[in-house]
Amino acid sequence: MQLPLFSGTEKAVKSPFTLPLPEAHVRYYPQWLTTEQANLYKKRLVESLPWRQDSLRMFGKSIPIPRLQSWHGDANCHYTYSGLSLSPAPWTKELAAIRDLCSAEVGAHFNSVLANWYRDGQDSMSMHADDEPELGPAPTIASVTLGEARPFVFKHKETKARHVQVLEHGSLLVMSGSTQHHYFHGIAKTTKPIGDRINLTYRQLILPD
Ligand SMILES: O=C(O)CCC(=O)C(=O)O
Ligand SMILES: [Fe+2]
Repeated sequence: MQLPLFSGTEKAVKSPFTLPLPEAHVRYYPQWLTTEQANLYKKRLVESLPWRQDSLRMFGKSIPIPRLQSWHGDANCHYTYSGLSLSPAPWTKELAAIRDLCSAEVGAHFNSVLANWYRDGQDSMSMHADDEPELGPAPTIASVTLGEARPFVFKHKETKARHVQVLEHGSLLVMSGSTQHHYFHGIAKTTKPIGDRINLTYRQLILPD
């Protein structure tokens, strides 16, 4: 007879694991938050962040990005990517609480966070690397998912090898070391009728004194 793995009162916690990505360091923590915690944080973030749909200038045109965003951090954390210049909104209670949980888990400091709200399957993030100079050569990025599970695609910049990890409600994904140097990542669109998802990527900007 097999022994039960968990008694009725214990929480069935799935173990974290490292993704099989050569030349990268990526760790996935399923059920990092409990379902109840993740539900509550998602609801509060939807209601409280100053969500906006920014536009990028491409080929002389202004193209709205396919998701809502909100950039938060310490007062000096100005961030520029794809020609978009973001001034930080202050830390909210929920963003700071999750930041502190990430710091304790990862043993790294985070002075900023990009919140993305994918309203449905038509919202997406194109393949990119978080390799802006202000992140430094080997950034540690902690990515928390709240809501609908979406496939997160990695693509090696040279070999073009792909790997997919579905990011589930309440999960944490930590990318570090040379991950951004060697890989692109993104969230594809889907025609499936799916729910909304919030993703928080905590970062440490290296700022001039
Ligand atoms: O939504 C995600 O999981 C990815 C977000 C991301 O790559 C980013 O904010 O740079
Ligand atoms: Fe990214």
